[in-house]
Amino acid sequence: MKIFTAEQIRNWDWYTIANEPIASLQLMERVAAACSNWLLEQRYAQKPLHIFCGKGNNGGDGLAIARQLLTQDADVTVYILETGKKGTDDFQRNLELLHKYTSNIHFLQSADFFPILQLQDVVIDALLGTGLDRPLEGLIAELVQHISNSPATVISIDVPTGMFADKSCKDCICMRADHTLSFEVYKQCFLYAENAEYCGSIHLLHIGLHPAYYEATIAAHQIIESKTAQAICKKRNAAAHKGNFGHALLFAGSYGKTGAAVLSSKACLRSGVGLLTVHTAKCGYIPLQTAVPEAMVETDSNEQHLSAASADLLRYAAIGIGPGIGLHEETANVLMQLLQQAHQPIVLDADALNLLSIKKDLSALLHTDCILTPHPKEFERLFGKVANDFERIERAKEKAEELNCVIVLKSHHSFIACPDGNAWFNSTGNAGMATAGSGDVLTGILTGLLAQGYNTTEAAVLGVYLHGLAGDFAAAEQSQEAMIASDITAFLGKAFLHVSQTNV
Ligand SMILES: NC(=O)C1=CN([C@@H]2O[C@H](COP(=O)(O)OP(=O)(O)OC[C@H]3O[C@@H](n4cnc5c(N)ncnc54)[C@H](O)[C@@H]3O)[C@@H](O)[C@H]2O)[C@@H](O)CC1
Ligand SMILES: Nc1ncnc2c1ncn2[C@@H]1O[C@H](COP(=O)(O)OP(=O)(O)O)[C@@H](O)[C@H]1O
Ligand SMILES: [K+]
Repeated sequence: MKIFTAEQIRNWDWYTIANEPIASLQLMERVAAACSNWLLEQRYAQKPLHIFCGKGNNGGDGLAIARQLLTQDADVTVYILETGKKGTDDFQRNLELLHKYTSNIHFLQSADFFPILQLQDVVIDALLGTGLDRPLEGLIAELVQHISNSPATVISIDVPTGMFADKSCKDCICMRADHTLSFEVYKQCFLYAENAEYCGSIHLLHIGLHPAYYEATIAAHQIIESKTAQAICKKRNAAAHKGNFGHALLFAGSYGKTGAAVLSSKACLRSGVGLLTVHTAKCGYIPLQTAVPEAMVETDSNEQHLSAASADLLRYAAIGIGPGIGLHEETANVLMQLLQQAHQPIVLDADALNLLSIKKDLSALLHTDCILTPHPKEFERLFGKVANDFERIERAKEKAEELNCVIVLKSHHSFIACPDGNAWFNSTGNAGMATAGSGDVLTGILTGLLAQGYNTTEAAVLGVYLHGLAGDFAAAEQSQEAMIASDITAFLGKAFLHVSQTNV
């Protein structure tokens, strides 16, 4: 699914108004109906509703919702933040209409008139939407804080008031919503970890915007959905043999971190690879052979860390390096040799990325078939500090282009930046995956997919989606608290079944 900017969404409204055609007021009525239906279905309309409106079209939505729910006998109180200015045409028209249904409309001119909100109350936040053009201050900022600090359930219309659709609102005042009802497509602001506590659960409601605009409009970012992954996932030939699914090589583990090698190896095997060889420190031989009998193990000459690259790299279809390898100088040489000699796709994770950030000149050896999978801290070590999540995404896109490789920025909604400018946010995954070793599992999956012939973009998009989906299945079974990284691998099978359903 495409992610649109606030400007693109505005243009989509206008395109629909001109080409459906439909009057702007009628489109607002449709928006309000989608929200009212959701509130009725979720039984929020049975509770005392406090609808806070600004004087723009977001406020117009709020007024129309108020009127529609009054016809359903809801208990509705409307508050309009008085700015002294006239509202938009659609706001004014909806206010005239609302006066025919209720007199329970209050104009807020100072904080003295803010209502006391209780636990059972439901607030509809229709103060400001995508028209936000500056950070909140003054009375509106006070009102947003008053509502956010109350025990009431807060449901924001389109965006939580104070949140910019396309830029950071870090350190600004913003409504803390329990739910955000938005329309048709995700806005970029919903996908950043720094905004997650303000958005609550996001619900995309269908309001019948014109499909031709969606088709014709180029979006800078997309969201990976089930059908995106389904389109990539290849069906297995019934007569296939293991030679068809590639031979992967993982450089993983060192003394005290053989577990990372075990986690990435198991995930690599569960991703469908034909053969797997793990190159690890000598001390890892017995634990690996015992824990992962399906893998072949090639031991390094050093007891505790990696000191030499594999003798014959040509045998392998794809290589993964990083989980638990440590930062020894000799291990840095292994990474250098590998980048110099290997022409097959390579996944670089964890300490391979940390070594890359220590020895910056190694970056010149990266090539189009490399995938880098930093978490935000590794990203900062590699590419420097950023002020907020929006800046990090922009830096990731710049670096993917500059280094000519795929960057998977791991986070709440992991972000994939490709050298050709394509970029995706992931839609799967949960906070239960914030547990040691989850990243090692992803390295194994990506290496396994590359070995099977998926290109770097396909492997990143499919692998990140499957990893998150397996994490979601694991959390459903085990709880977010109790799940551990190996549970993600255990549920990879269920994730594959889900993704390949339409391919069978
Ligand atoms: N026909 C349409 O145009 C539709 C509009 N829709 C709704 O309209 C919204 C956008 O409406 P608008 O463009 O009128 O924008 P808003 O309703 O977000 O309000 C914009 C107004 O707020 C002022 N403002 C901006 N930042 C402020 C701040 N920090 N403090 C105080 N005032 C501030 C602006 O100067 C402007 O007057 C969407 O979010 C959506 O909810 C939907 O109903 C879909 C259809
Ligand atoms: N809150 C979250 N929501 C979704 N995914 C998450 C969340 N926290 C972590 N993850 C995922 O879990 C993985 C963690 O990777 P990483 O930080 O490298 O872990 P480790 O170093 O322990 O292996 C990433 O793929 C990340 O996207
Ligand atoms: K709002």
